[in-house]
Amino acid sequence: MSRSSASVPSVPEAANSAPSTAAGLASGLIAAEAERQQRQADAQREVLFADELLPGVGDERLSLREGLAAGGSLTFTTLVVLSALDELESASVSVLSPEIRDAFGMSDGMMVFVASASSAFLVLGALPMGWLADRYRRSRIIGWAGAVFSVMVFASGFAANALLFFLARFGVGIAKSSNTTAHVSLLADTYPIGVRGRISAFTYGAARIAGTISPLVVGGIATLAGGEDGWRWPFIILGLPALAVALWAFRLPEPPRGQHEMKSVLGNVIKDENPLPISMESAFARLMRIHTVKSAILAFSALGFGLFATGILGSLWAEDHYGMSAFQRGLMGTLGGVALLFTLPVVAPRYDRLYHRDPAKALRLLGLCILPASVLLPIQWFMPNWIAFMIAGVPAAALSSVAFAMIGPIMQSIVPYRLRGMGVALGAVYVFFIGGTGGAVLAALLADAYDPRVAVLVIGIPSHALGGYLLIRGASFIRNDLSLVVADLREELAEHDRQQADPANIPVLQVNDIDFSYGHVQVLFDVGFEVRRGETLALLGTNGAGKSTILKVICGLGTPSRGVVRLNGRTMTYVPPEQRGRYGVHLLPGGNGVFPAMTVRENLEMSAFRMRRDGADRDRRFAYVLDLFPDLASRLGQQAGSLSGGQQQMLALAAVLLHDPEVLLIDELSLGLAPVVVQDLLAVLERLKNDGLTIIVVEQSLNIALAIADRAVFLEKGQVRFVGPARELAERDDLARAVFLGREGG
Ligand SMILES: Nc1ncnc2c1ncn2[C@@H]1O[C@H](COP(=O)(O)OP(=O)(O)OP(=O)(O)O)[C@@H](O)[C@H]1O
Repeated sequence: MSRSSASVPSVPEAANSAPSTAAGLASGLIAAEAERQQRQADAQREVLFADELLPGVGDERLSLREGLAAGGSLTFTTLVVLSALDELESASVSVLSPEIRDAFGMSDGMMVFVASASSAFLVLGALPMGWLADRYRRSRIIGWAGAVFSVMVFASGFAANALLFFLARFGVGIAKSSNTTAHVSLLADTYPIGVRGRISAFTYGAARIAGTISPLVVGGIATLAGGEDGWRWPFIILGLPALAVALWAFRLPEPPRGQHEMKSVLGNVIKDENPLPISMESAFARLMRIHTVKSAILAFSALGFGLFATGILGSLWAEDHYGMSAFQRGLMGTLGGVALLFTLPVVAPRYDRLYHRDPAKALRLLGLCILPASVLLPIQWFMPNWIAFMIAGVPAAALSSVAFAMIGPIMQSIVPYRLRGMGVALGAVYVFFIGGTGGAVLAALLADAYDPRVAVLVIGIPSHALGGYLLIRGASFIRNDLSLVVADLREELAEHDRQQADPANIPVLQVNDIDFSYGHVQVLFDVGFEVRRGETLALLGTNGAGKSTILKVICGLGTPSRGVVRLNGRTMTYVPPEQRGRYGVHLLPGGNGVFPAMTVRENLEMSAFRMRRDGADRDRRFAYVLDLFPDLASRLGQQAGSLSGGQQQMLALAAVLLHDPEVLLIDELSLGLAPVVVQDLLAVLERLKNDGLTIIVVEQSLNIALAIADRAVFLEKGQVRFVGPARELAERDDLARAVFLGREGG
């Protein structure tokens, strides 16, 4: 008697049992999801290492002098001077905005937009600049960016109309993005973690000294030059020193990436001499999965809303409402800078001390610096006269600037060292683009519809309150995130040692400690296995265990939130999928692997598009796959959609094999195919195996897996339950029976 006929219930029975079966199924699903959520929560709470093992925590305390000596003062000095010139340039626009507005006949709103937009243009440069900084010598990037900056500053001074001025601002913004990306990355790798807070504060502070004097200098030069074109001279004078320092920057030394994290955690430095390229998308996906990074980025995006427009609006309000002169407005900026210079030397050493003991407290300190502004802003903007207005603005401005100065060191410690530049770029995207541009547009609208005060209060109060809250909340994740940094570094060292000890025996593919989530739902937990050259590995498991997902992670279609993927011993976790294809990793996706409206030949030609320049190689590959699948050779003119399921699967496989893969990933080889077709496919795989191809195949059938695989990995609920010889899996009744026998028997 067949199983189906035995199990068909009578109609009344079915009517009674259906609800209970459905209820049982539903409660089973709910229980399984609750269990998954519990595992996800455990994984997120997990603090793997004691505080003193976290990077920079509990290390030997260093004075700033010792820290600077460790990295050499050349880098510090050069970057400080470049940042100072940047400040001077910013002050020129901010202080002289009324004159520039009048020279080009712009409205207040338009002036705010043009001036703030140059900050938003940072975002355009930050992405490629961050990408470059993670890949190439940072000194060269800084040198070239400095040269472009100087040219664009000249251009701002010579702008004949508002459009040309706007375009020059565009260039300045893009060039300045090297400050936020390459500078930060270079500083983090040059100076030890224990002084990062103070280095950052001093870089920021020294630049702000220039910024503090800048409004006076700029206002002074413009007043001295006099006339309608007086505002142009600060720009023209600034261009030359900027060019000189940019040329000097080309000579800065390039430290090994991540060296201080490695020294702190591992005690020595491992150099990745020839790193593989990083995909921006993967980098961003990974970074946004780091809870502390995400909280900090959102916090500073909120702050960005109020930040950029506030300076300009303050200047416009000061002139229109209080009748302040250019000099008095310059003095206002100068006072804020002076206050910051008194605040930074207090907060920065405290930050370093706190980080040294407890990084969560260091981050909380920054949140507490931001919150007071939400109360202080309304007090300042309702002051009765310009002196009170000027003085009341000082504390909030100084404290918020402190938070901006000190967030870099925290981020640099949490972000994977290969992604430092991208980490800052991501921050820049959110802060300047979402916060800055959004804030600028909103401020322009509010300022034109009401007045600058309404604009500042409506935007500034919530943005500071939210920013402070998010940072304080983010502090609860930092231990876990730093633990993950340690785990990654240790894994890297273990792998490095293993490769050194046995260089001839490096696996073709390695998947280590992989966590992966779709949105907020984590589906892979700590997955790891290896595949040796020429080996066939079967990936088996229950439905929804994550087999297809791990293939996606291997070929780059999904970015893990933790863990590493290596090809021939080289890290390729963040390499773009198309690049992985070039390195030899190819995926045959499950089902629908062909273009049904095209002929067999067109399908193959589509797949071989990349080989179009080398006709001989293409012909050789075509001959190879047609020899493997003679059935296809006789159907080259037939529409792929009219082929049988098995033939379509062969065509899809042929299309992948055209690329001469080094590692072939097959998702669902036999699904829905007749046994005789499966036999043919297995024969092809056997031949590919004999030709030395490395294969990972996701397979539902244990028998098929046993027929082709040397080893097997068994996944259940996103976790590896078994890795070993395939025949041993067949002997594991607990795994094999439950999943496969029932299915195959049916
Ligand atoms: N694009 C997606 N968005 C959200 N969740 C997804 C997505 N793809 C898969 N999942 C979920 O991720 C989990 C793992 O899915 P995956 O397809 O990797 O499992 P599998 O082992 O290949 O399953 P099967 O054998 O049934 O194909 C499942 O719970 C699935 O519902």
